[in-house]
Order: sequence, then structure tokens, then C-alpha cells
Amino acid sequence: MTLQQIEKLRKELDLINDQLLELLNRRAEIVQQIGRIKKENNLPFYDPEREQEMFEKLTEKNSGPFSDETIVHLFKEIAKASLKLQEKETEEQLLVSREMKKEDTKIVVGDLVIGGKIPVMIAGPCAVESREQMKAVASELNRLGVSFLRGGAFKPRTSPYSFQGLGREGLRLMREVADEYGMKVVSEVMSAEQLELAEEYVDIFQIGARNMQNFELLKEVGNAKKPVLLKRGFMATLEELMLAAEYIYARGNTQIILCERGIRTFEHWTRNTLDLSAVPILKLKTHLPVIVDVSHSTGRKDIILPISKAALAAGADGLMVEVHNNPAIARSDAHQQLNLEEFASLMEGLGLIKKNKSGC
Ligand SMILES: C=C(O[C@@H]1C=C(C(=O)O)C=C[C@H]1O)C(=O)O
Repeated sequence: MTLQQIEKLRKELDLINDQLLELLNRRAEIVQQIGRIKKENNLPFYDPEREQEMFEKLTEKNSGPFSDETIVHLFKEIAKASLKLQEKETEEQLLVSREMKKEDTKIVVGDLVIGGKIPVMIAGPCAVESREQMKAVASELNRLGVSFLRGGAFKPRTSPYSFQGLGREGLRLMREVADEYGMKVVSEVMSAEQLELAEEYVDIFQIGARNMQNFELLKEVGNAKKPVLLKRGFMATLEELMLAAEYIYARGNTQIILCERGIRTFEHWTRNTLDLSAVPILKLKTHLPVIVDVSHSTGRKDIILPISKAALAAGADGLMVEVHNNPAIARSDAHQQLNLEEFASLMEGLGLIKKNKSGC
């Protein structure tokens, strides 16, 4: 008898559940409509005052048995989920999102491709220091089949007294050496002026972690005609990285490579904490190629092989590695730059030598 009673009451609950479900989804549709209007008018999705007003109205009407606190709690959850719905719609509308473009974006640099079948290696010293240094590094990279030469001419240093880079002279040097070996140049720019200056010398502009949210610079590089390697800020969420990429894409420059380079955590045995989940997540959420900077993320050489393997296993389209012909006397990041032998054994360990040689 008791069981039958429960059964009957549960049937009643099932009916109410159906009604609640229908009402919740009807509510969600209205929330979406409000979201679209807000977006068109550049209004924030979250409106705490409206929510507060709504909770007050509800508690006034509430006659129990649920307490006012419980009612507010439940409706807060509904409002939270509603807000997510409004935000998700916008996220799906981002030009860099997978929803907007199903197929992978391939970055074509001359006869090379980033985001194709073969992972690329972008290597070179932290900073351009001299012709001898660049030549020593580039010739070894070339021997190993690496086609992308990196090197900083404008260095964003934490201390204003640290080596700031050779500027235009550094870019000129790197271009000359790269041309000698048929390599492509990747170098960081930190301002609109530097961008203009670098245009003549580089093949890929790098936007460093510290400038990921320098929106004016993002807009400038969005107008440029060359690919952009955008690094994740060390305090930035993946959503923020995506939005930063959107700044560039929305301006018309669709050639963007995202770069995970580690984030700041409490861990101090690595320079930053490499967030490898960023790779598959970004590949799911965006159509842009994703590479991993294994030097800045870890800040140490002894784990570079397993970390590089892990990055590629996670789906990275390439790696960025710091290599110096004589790291001991490097003017920056001395401890994390590989020497030429170490780099050769990394390439060997990753099985990349042949692949990079046969062209990307
Ligand atoms: C639907 C709106 O957007 C958000 C969601 C709300 C809700 O689910 O009731 C309330 C306020 C906003 O934070 C709105 O502004 O009315």
C-alpha cells in the first residue's frame, strides 16, 4: 500500500518535473533573447541589480515550505546558468571559434605550413646578440632541418637594467643569417613603432605573454599582413587568450598561431607551470594552430624531452625552444637555453629531424 502511494506521488512529481523542464527552457529562450539585445547594445550580460530585484520579488511571494534562502539559492543557480547561456552564444560567435570555422586554420609561410600534418620546430636564442652567435645557431638548426629561426631584438625584460636587445640591428642581423640558410624569422614586437620597423625583417610577428592584453598592439598587428604568434599571458585564462586572438582576427589578420608558455602558480621548481590541457582545449575551442614554448614554461633543460613529447602527444602543432651556441655567456635566459648538442639530441629524441627536413 505504502509503495503504491509513493508510486502515485512520484508520478505526480514526474509531471511537475516535465512542467518545470518546459518552463526552464522557455525561460532560457527568453534569457537568450535578452542576451542578444544586450550584445547588440554593448551592455553587460550580468545584471546583479535585476537579479536582486527578482530574488526580492520571489521571497515576498514565497509561502514555503522552502525557506527564502533556499528559494534564493535555487534561483541564483538558474540565473547563473542563464548567464552562461548568454556568454556561450557570444563565445560561439567568435571568429576564432571552432563553431565559426570547422576546419583547422593552416598558416602558410612561403613553402612552410604551421598547423599542417607535421609539427614544426621554432628555435633560436632568447636574444639576438651577434652575427657569430646567430650564424652558429642557424647553421646547426638548418642542418637539423629546422626552418623557423627565433630571436629577440626587442626584449621585454623585468628589470629596466637587463639587456634590452639590439633593436633594428638585431633584426637586420637575424634576417641576413636566416636568408643565408633559407629560414623564416620569428621575432617579438612590443609596440606599433616596433611593428612597423620589424615588418621589413620578420616573417612572423610574436606578441609576448606580457603584451597578450595590450589591446592597441593587438589591433595594430591585426592590420598587419604577416602571421602572428600570440603567446598566452602568464596570468591569462584560455578564454582571455581566445579573446585576445579575436582582436587580431577581427581586424582582418586571420593568420594567428596560439602559444601556451606556462602560467604563474605557487610551484617554483619550474619557471612557470606548463598548462598542457590548454593544447587540446584550444584545439577544441578554436580553429587556430597551437604551439608550446617548452623553454619559458619550464625554465629548465633537464625535462625538455619528456615535456616536448607530452606537448606533441597533446596535439600541439609545434614547439618553440631556446637554443644558444654558448648558453653560459647568453645575455638573457642563460640557464634555460639548450646548447647545440642538447638541441640536436632533443630533435633526435622527438624523431623530428627527418620530418622537418622533408619540409613541413
Ligand atoms: C536575463 C537577464 O540576464 C542575466 C540573467 C538573469 C536571469 O536569469 O534572470 C538576470 C539578470 C542577468 O544577470 C536579464 O538581464 O534580465
